[in-house]
Amino acid sequence: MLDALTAGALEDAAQRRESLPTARLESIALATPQPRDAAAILGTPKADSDGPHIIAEVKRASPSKGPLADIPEPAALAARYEAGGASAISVLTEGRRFLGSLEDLQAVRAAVSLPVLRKDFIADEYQLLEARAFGADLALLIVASLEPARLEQLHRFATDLGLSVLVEVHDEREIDAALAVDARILGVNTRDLKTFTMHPERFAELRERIPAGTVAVAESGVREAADVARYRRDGADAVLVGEALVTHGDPEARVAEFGRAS
Ligand SMILES: O=C(O)c1ccccc1NCC(=O)[C@H](O)[C@H](O)COP(=O)(O)O
Repeated sequence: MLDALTAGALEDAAQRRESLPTARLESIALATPQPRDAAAILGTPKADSDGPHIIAEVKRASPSKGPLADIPEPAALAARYEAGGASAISVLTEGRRFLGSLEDLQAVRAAVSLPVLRKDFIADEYQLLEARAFGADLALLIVASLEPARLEQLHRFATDLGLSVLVEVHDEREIDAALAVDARILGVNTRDLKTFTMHPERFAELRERIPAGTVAVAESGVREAADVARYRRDGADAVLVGEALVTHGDPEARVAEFGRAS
């Protein structure tokens, strides 16, 4: 699944490159305002509660669940997340299975003052330039989809562009790979990408391997505030939530509730 998603994302990026060549994209990227320091924001405890930072996701559909929510105006949803106290917004820009786009990212960027994550299957410098050009502060790199040398190159390229990087892992070996590139933000995705089953206990099992000073993010599988509280007690600095927010009638209140869970 991960290989197919990454191959599709690379094909789509290659197609976009035909109308927007790398040199032109690079000049747009470098003319974009300096990204926010997401690691500093997510690594600082919240002043108003003991709950974790919430990274609230704009997610229309997924391979595991199919369609989730229409979201005709991602900017309006992101603004409601911000009003509810989210600390960052994640925008799924993959088009084939998640029905997202770079236009969603751009619209969200214009609507909120929070750090914005480009969540996609990134395996190429061009996609990182796109992230910067369309207003992301933060980009996702998934260790399972990248050889160690490639992870290192892309992590450095992103950092040199001024982007923060959420380095996503699933197991001990991938944590070692993430630490080898000096990841400042490390996300444990508790969704098994082969079977789509959830393993929330994986966060606690892996948390002790994440050093102090590195932001620990628990990703996926939140349904209720109790799930957020569990990740928080297990040591999450931030929790990334998609489905439970986009399928809720009042995403603002839901973010506020999750942000207090401890
Ligand atoms: O969500 C999926 O089905 C999925 C399948 C394959 C690769 C990635 C996938 N999701 C991306 C994510 O990491 C989640 O959108 C994110 O962690 C939020 O998860 P959730 O709160 O469970 O919607």
